Amino acid sequence: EEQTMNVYLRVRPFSQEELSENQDQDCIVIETNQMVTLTAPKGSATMKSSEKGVGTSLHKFSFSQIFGPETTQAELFEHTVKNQMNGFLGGKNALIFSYGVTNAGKTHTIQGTPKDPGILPRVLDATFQHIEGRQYEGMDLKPYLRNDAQYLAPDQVKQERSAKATILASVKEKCDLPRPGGGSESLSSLSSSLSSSSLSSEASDCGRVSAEAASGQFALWVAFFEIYKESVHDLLQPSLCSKSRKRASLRVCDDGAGNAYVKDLRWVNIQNREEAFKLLHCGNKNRHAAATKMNQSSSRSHSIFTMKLLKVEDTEVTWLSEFSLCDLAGSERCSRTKTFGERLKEAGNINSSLLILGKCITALHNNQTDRMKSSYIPFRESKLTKLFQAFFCGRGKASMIVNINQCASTYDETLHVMKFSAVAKQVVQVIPEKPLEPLAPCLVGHDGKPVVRNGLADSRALERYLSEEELLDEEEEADVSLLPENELVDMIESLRDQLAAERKRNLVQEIAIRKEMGDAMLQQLMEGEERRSQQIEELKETYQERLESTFEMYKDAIKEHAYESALSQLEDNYVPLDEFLAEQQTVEALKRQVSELESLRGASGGVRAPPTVDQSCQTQPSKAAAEADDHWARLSREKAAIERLCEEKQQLNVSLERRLIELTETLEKVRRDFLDKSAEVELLQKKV
Ligand SMILES: Nc1ncnc2c1ncn2[C@@H]1O[C@H](COP(=O)(O)OP(=O)(O)OP(=O)(O)O)[C@@H](O)[C@H]1O
Repeated sequence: EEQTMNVYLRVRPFSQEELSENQDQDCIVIETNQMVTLTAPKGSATMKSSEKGVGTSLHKFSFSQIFGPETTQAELFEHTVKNQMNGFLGGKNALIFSYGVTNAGKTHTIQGTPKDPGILPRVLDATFQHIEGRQYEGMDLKPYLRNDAQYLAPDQVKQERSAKATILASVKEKCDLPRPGGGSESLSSLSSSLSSSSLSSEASDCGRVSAEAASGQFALWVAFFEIYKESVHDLLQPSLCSKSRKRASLRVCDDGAGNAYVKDLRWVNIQNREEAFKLLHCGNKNRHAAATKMNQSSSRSHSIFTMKLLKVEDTEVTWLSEFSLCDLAGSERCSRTKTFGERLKEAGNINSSLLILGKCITALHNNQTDRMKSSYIPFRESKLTKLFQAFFCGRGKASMIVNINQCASTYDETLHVMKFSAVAKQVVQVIPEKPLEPLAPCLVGHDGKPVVRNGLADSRALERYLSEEELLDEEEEADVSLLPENELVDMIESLRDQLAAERKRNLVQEIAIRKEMGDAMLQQLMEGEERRSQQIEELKETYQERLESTFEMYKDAIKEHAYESALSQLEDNYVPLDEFLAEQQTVEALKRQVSELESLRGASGGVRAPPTVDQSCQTQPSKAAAEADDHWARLSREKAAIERLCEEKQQLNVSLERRLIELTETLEKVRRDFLDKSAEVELLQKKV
């Protein structure tokens, strides 16, 4: 079965408010049930661009089917989902996702209201209608990984029951079961017609399915989760409503066969409509509670409700089908939401996962139009596309419902949505006629070991597709707990060896690094030491110089002092030079006279006493002798005075010399003190 992806357009009616705001400007005109024309309103960016000659203000788009504002929920269900519903009840996988800007009617389409139920409650209702009376009541067969089923041990069943009871008990409000809306058709009558038509269509498609459908039992399990800022959160956790607890983020893992699944997601077995709607209500409540707690609108996350139907025959699961309904976040761009900070990040995340969805669809389309080309499809770049990948790769049928409003103010965004859907519409889906091997579930025991595949024990196949390499290939996303025990042991051993080798390598590296660091530190220390001793030397030199200059200063001061005191003493005893020379000549003359007289006395025999006054007055020669005696006496007096002067000078000299010695000693003492001090300084510097 090869066909393009079904892309439906639903145009929602104007609200009273929008009409009063003059939003109705005939922007969207439904030409036929497959063709729509968009005309850019005045003031829109598209119109401005077209006025500048860039692009056009008129766009035409075709869809698988277009549903106008008057379309009822029942009509939409009838013409969009019914086919896939048949497939789901017959063992095929199906995905329906709604796409559009905020306030375009996505949630209304998927969930609707209790009075006017959307696709999801209708699918649930139709499913129960179909399996009524054939429900497998034991809860011991549960979906496992993406496409497999698992036997549960009695204590595991007990846990499942109590978990379910807790969730259901958390929904205190009475849930209004969806009732038929404006259409004349009731949900029950619709689903009964659907199930009979599904059976008849299956019968016409494939007799085997019909025969299978008639016998056996069904177990229905559901999960409800959301993707917000690339984090997956379970919406069926009763604790979510409590304000204090932080929401756990779940991992999207690979089951080893290329199928992504949400690890640790809660799957709840439901037995009737009431339980189903209670779960839906609980999930919605959790979604709103989380959104309020984070101060954001729930339309900022992608919510996914998934049902898994297990066909049970003689306690064996013969097939398993999946039906996912995804209410995507609003596709508006940052420029429109004008968000900043956290909001900008949030908007970026929403847009990035939608952008990746767009890229995947474009790449798929490109690869299909040009078979020679094989461009990379970035399914694994976002959690949303990872989970959707299986549907685009032939493991189920995907349909998109594009929701738009007709408001002139959101025209540019609406045009963007339409362009995206135009590409999506061209994507060809190849659904193999026979279910692919992974669609036939592999039944594993509660210990995770495969028990039955297509009725045969097939442990090798499981081991093969869960091989270590494949799991490790998925980087951190692989779920190692899926490996068989012996492989786990081997893996642990090899990891242990790797760890030991790694540790060894790390140790060697650490030693090398430590050595390198030690050398560098030593080098630094040595350089520092060198710098310090250089500084000390310089300091020493400076002190030495200062000391010497102080010493010189003292010496000069002392010299000056000595000179000054000598000068003052000299001044005291100053005799002018002329006087001194005259005096000296006199002394010389007198000395000469003395020696003449002495020679005279020697000649007159013996030593004579100095002449008396009487004797001098006796004769002329004696008068001369008396004069000579006077002269002699005067000379002797002068001589004595000179000798005294000389003696005084001598004493002055001695005292000066003594003073000099004293000063020298003082200087020596000062020098010694200085040396002591500098030694102390040096010691202190060394200590420093
Ligand atoms: N087909 C419809 N008929 C009548 N009312 C509709 C229809 N579609 C949407 N509405 C109304 O329009 C409003 C916005 O719809 P809805 O909440 O479904 O938008 P949305 O695209 O899911 O927005 P968000 O992305 O914010 O969740 C709601 O009040 C809803 O009841």
